[in-house]
Amino acid sequence: MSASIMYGKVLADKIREEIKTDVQELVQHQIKPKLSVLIIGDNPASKTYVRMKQKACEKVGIESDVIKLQSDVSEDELLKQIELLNNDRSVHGILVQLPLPEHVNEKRVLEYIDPNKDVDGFHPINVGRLSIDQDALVPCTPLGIVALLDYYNVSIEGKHAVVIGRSNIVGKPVGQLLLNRQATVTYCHSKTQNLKEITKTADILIVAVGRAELINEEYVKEGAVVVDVGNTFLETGKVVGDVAFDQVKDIASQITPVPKGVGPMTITMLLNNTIKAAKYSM
Ligand SMILES: Nc1nc2c(c(=O)[nH]1)N[C@@H](CN(C=O)c1ccc(C(=O)N[C@@H](CCC(=O)O)C(=O)O)cc1)CN2
Repeated sequence: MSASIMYGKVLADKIREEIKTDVQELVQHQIKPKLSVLIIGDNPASKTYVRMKQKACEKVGIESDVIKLQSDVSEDELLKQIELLNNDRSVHGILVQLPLPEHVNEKRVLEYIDPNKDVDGFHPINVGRLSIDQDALVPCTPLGIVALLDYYNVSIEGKHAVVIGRSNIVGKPVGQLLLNRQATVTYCHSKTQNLKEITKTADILIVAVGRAELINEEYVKEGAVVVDVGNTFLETGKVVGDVAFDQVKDIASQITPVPKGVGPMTITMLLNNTIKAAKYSM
């Protein structure tokens, strides 16, 4: 039997409608939610994602501005820009599009953002709050994944969730969110031995490694729920995930596609986090 497909777009559209109402309510309280995005250099994928973020903001009525810096910008100049945004009361959300050029210390930059404006949820204070299940700004893709699982009635409590990938953007925080929801969580990564043996025990398999179609049906238990976070652009222009969709769909019970699976949820959760940050300013 073929898996049912968990489209992110459907839920994203629904949440974006709700966000429009949130924006109107904030405006009634004289707060016009605003997101500032810093982009450094010319990475084509980053430029695409930033454009998508701007467009999404516009559609729901969130104001946005994009600050473009040259790829050889100094770290100090970047920090100066962040400081201006930290001190600007009209700005509620700040994000620095990743990846950064190699000469810039990512940790130092992300730590410089005011934690209450950190709509990516990458600041150590937000990471710490998430780890002790306190209110926090939480990274967008993990939030989107859990919202998608809830929307498609995937029960999380007591389930074995295997996360392949340990990035600060997706792998680690999604595992933490699932743990907070009472799943038993196993992290796998490039040094994991017997990967297949572990993934084959997953009730929920989250794949976030950035390697095109790495995971095929041999890695998946019959009836598992599979979430594909990959987004690799092939030379043909096609975007593919980390999961070989056509092979895995016949063994999984539910699966996200790429595109239109997790991707649209990432930007939707960014809008949500911007609203949340704007409410912090009330
Ligand atoms: N500061 C951040 N940098 C990066 C993040 C992030 O959350 N914050 N995540 C990724 C890139 N990203 C957002 O920035 C992102 C990736 C993919 C998608 C998406 O919607 N993908 C589509 C396919 C792409 C397309 O059709 O053009 C999909 O899966 O349907 C949105 C956002 C790294 N950097």
